[in-house]
Amino acid sequence: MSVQGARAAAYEVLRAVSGDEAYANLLLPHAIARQGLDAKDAGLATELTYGTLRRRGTYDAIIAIAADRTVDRIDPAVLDALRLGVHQLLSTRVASHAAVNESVELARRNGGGRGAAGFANAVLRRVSRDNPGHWMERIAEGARSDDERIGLTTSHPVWIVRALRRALTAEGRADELPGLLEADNVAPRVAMIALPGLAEVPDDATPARFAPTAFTTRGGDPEHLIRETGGRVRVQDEGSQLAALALSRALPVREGERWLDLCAGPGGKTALLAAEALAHGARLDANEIAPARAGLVRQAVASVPLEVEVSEEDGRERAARSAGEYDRILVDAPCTGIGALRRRPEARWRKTPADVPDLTALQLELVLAAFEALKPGGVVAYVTCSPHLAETSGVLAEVMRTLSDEVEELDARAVVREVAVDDIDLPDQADGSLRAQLWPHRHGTDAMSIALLRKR
Ligand SMILES: C[S@@+](CC[C@H](N)C(=O)[O-])C[C@H]1O[C@@H](n2cnc3c(N)ncnc32)[C@H](O)[C@@H]1O
Repeated sequence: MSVQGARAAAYEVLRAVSGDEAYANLLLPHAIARQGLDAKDAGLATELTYGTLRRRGTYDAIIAIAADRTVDRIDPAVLDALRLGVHQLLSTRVASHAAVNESVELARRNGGGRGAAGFANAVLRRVSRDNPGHWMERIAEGARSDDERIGLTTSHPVWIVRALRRALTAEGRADELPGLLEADNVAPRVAMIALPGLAEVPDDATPARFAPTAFTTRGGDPEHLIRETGGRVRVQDEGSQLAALALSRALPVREGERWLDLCAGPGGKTALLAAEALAHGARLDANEIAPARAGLVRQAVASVPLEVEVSEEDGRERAARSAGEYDRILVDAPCTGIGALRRRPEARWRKTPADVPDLTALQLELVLAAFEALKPGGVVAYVTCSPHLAETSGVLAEVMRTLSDEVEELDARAVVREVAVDDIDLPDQADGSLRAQLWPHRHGTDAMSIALLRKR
């Protein structure tokens, strides 16, 4: 076992994430390959990387106390070495001396020689003197408000704590906030999909709780299963599966229906919609503004024997040139992504509240454009992997106001209950909307919001 190799891979990814805005999930496999890690060490490298990124807010507060300075006054390369060290000291069973020595070495090599090494050594030794519970008390004591305390101890930016609380409160479930914040910090089990009509849930798999297409494997290598089935078995969050099925199963499908996936990249939901379209004699088009992601959509649908044309346009323009043509359109809109923090470890540090107005403006325009592309009686599914009320109920309220009596909101909660194989707890929304809101802590899915809008 090469703990050193795993640490080196994790450190490389941490540096790229904080220095170059890289995505950990895209970079980590390359870092693991470069270090030549076996499966066990690759698992350790993943835990070190994801764990450090998720808990970064908490670790930074601890480092600031131990270093007696704010983290923005620490060299970024040294800071990443410290974060990795603190993660090992407080959240893993790695021996303290090894965690300290290795991180000191990383700081020395990458952050400016002996001075950096001495500093890192002093900070990590201070951290190692206290246990995790005590450190939590110390950072909690330093918080200036209740929300800051919650944010620091659960490693969430305060604006996300507040947005999540508001979204839970809208369902009368504010008391679930601690469970949600905890669930955000736990690596989810890898959820898989067997594309309906094209693949079966393997006999030795554990069926998921709600989506009839979803399952988890009992260990083993999902890549092997994906390859063996030619991509008809894929990795996909169960909430995403429910969102796509809510559209394809909202109403009975008539032969020859035309469907469009307007913001399709990387194509997980497109593949499921393609399988559903194939099974019911519908046709499917897809669109994705980013060419590289459009390429991923083409790969995703390659396993489904259905011709899917993938365009690379701004969704607003793509929809505008197809007025009145489609029966069902998925608008899985770009969003803050604060409902998928379990799976995207760096996401919580990337977006800020300042991003919300631009996103909601784009979401509204995409939904309205999609609505124009519907035939009368057609349905738009407006989906976000964010429960932020501005992105969910706020956009919906604006859509309903703008479209007025042209639009009817279908009961998305009833549709999801119908699709689900087991009882699913979907409380009413305070604003009276019929959207379904999924949650990591309650459903084991990303926090997807699903609304269904029908053109009268
Ligand atoms: C939430 S993701 C979609 C995920 C996808 N449905 C899936 O299940 O794999 C949103 C996508 O919208 C794309 N996007 C952003 N702005 C867009 C626009 N103006 N028109 C179309 N697509 C856009 C992004 O590049 C991103 O791939």
